Amino acid sequence: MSDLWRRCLERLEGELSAEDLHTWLMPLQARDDADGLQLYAPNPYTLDAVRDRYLPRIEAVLALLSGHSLPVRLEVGSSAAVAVGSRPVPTPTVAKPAAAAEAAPVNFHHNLDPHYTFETFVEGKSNQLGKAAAMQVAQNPGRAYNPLLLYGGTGLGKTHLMHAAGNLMREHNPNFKVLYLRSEQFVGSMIEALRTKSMDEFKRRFRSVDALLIDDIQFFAGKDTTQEEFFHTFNALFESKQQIILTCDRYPKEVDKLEPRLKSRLGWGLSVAIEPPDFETRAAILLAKAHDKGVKVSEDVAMLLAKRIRSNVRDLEGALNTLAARANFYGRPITTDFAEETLRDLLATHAQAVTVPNIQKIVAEYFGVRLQDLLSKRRVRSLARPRQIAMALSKELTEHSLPEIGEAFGGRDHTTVLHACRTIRKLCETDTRMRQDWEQLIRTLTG
Ligand SMILES: Nc1ncnc2c1ncn2[C@@H]1O[C@H](COP(=O)(O)OP(=O)(O)OP(=O)(O)O)[C@@H](O)[C@H]1O
Repeated sequence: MSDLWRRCLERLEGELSAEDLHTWLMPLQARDDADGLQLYAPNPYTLDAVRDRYLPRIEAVLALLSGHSLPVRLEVGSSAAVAVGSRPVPTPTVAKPAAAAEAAPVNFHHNLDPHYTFETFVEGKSNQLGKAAAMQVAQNPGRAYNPLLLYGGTGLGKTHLMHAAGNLMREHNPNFKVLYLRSEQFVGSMIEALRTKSMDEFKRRFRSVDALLIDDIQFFAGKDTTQEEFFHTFNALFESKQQIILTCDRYPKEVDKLEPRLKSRLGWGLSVAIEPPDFETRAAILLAKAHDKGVKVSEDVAMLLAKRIRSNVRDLEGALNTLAARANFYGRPITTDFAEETLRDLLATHAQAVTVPNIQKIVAEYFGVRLQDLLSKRRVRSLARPRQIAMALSKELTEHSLPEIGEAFGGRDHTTVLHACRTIRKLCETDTRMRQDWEQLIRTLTG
């Protein structure tokens, strides 16, 4: 590393949070020469963030350290590529995390699901960021974001993305040692190692991989010895730039009984939320899954299922499997009538929870307002916004028409409901807080 850059980082250490430093500045590689300092970012996201948030500060510190102003150039690539005389490479290569390789068992069997790839993953607004981050990590393990943490509700594709990253790492480098485990398996292995007094072997096994993927780390909650051991494993991997990818069913800071120091480590890399897919993405996923399974499903059927099953992708896939099996058994084509008839009970269960009164009740509770106020004519902002959200949710989650929804909200005109839907949709696009509220409410209502 350039000495100047190292000193610059040391200086910034006192000014920036550890999280910011580890996420944005540590992954940069630096090279200084007579023309100034060249910084290489592992990917365009990092480059943008560094340029927008930290560049002026970096320039100021460099001026301070070198005694004169020093031009800083930023680009995506790696200083290694420059050192051997070529241009910086925008598409990163899979680096081989050094220390680990020698200690690895000779016959390493990876345990990734080959079907979970980026190609079979349907992208939508809800998972775009997660997919991009997983791809970055796969293309540049140990350097892009470490750890990468994907969090969100059940059945939304976190495991799929994790395997996809592992598969891509191995596609780039077949010798890359990727170990995938559910967190219970980590706990089980550790208990077994303690029982058989083979903790050294346990430590070696986990520390000798190039990438460690652990699913559903919320199960570590309350398991102190496991957390302790995982903490050390984490540190060892992190130090030698081996990639760590984790998933959790919620934002880890919200997991009770997870040690604060572990939570803080998890924040060093990048945490990305995987949200429930919207209607279009649900329909696209269904069509893609049907295609993969060789099942003929029309767009009408896909839209019917996508409209009615909102909980998660796993449920959607379950419905498709049931439909395919029945159609095969009866030798009938999958029409919308056939789907309605076959999945009547299942669709009814999904429809049941989401009624307008239910939406009104949940929204009132969520915003801490009284139900009768929500339905009243009062126009104060503290009531108007929750009311608009409840109306928009009613349109989104039920089959009721605008006039019917207006009627259910104290006899309002259908244009008021339409206005509410448009306002909320726009706000969701521009206001993060609003989008979080909206998605949280959908999760509560459909989960
Ligand atoms: N965007 C997507 N495109 C294609 N398939 C998807 C997508 N999202 C989810 N799936 C599929 O849905 C199923 C459930 O996904 P997955 O197991 O990855 O969920 P998860 O978020 O890890 O859930 P859990 O927390 O319960 O483990 C898988 O078969 C996966 O392939």
